[in-house]
Amino acid sequence: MSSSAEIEPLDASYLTEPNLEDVKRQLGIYEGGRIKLTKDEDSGVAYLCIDHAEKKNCFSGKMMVDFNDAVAELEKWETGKGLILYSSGDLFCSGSFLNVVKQLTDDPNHGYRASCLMHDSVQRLRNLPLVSVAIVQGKSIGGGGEIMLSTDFRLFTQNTLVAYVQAKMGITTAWGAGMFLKQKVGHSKALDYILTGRKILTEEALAVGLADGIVNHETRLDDALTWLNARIQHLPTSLVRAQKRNILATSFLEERQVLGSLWGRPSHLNALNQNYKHY
Ligand SMILES: CC[C@@H](C(=O)O)C(=O)SCCNC(=O)CCNC(=O)[C@H](O)C(C)(C)COP(=O)(O)OP(=O)(O)OC[C@H]1O[C@@H](n2cnc3c(N)ncnc32)[C@H](O)[C@@H]1OP(=O)(O)O
Repeated sequence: MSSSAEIEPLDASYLTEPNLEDVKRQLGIYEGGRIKLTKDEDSGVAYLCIDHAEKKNCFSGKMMVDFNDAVAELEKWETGKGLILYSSGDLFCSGSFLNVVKQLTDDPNHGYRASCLMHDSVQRLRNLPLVSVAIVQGKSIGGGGEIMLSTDFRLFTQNTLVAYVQAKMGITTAWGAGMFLKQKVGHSKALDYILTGRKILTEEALAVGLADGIVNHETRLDDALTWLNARIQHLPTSLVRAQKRNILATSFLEERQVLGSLWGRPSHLNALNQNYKHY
């Protein structure tokens, strides 16, 4: 029996940690929609598009696989400094493709395996040495509200509505919001959002830090690029990537290792020679 201070461990013995390549083979057969990745070498900004507008950008199994592959490709992109995650149509993402979910309810391991793959994707996206921003237009429902938390920043349109409906669906979050939402808005507000599934509109999202800015729906990609470039365009790629690595650091050791990678390098020496009077 655990002490009262510890959380009672869940009996999850029937759930087994899968091989992700096996999961990809299993989920890849469930077609529908597309994940599109383009990388602009001139600007150093990549564009990752959730494209299943006809079904409100819900994630089919194949899209989960392609999303993971796109993140893996971005991990290898050594000349990149920014990432814009966006979606086609009038709505960001409506979570899982329920037509697929309904085919996978006979074994809890199916949900567990899909969650393993999406956890791998959102954690690795968060850890990319790129400054990432999600454009959240229209509605972001269930898993959509989770994917948008994997980027560093979020830009909403005026009419954005986020709702964590997982509890209403008889489950919990499964694509990272249990941790990411708590980190973003705090324990109490995250629990309130998840228990109630209530609408979070743009004004509230800005107030609680779930949104970092506003874009116009029609010009959302240009607006997002302008917003992102205001933060990365003035710095060399190596310095942008170092700042992201540093903010991800979980120890002072990591911070001084990143510092050491820049100390005495051209950007450092050039700045010292400017004898700046900053403000
Ligand atoms: C991480 C947990 C994860 C899980 O594992 O399940 C979850 O995401 S839980 C949440 C799952 N998602 C939902 O429950 C969303 C259900 N859909 C809606 O609430 C609404 O469709 C909407 C997203 C609010 C949009 O409403 P609206 O703009 O009115 O569009 P329609 O309802 O007419 O939808 C158009 C079209 O798209 C289909 N659709 C929408 N979402 C999904 C989805 N998640 N899965 C499958 N299909 C979806 C909808 O059925 C319509 O199809 P047609 O009737 O064939 O045109």
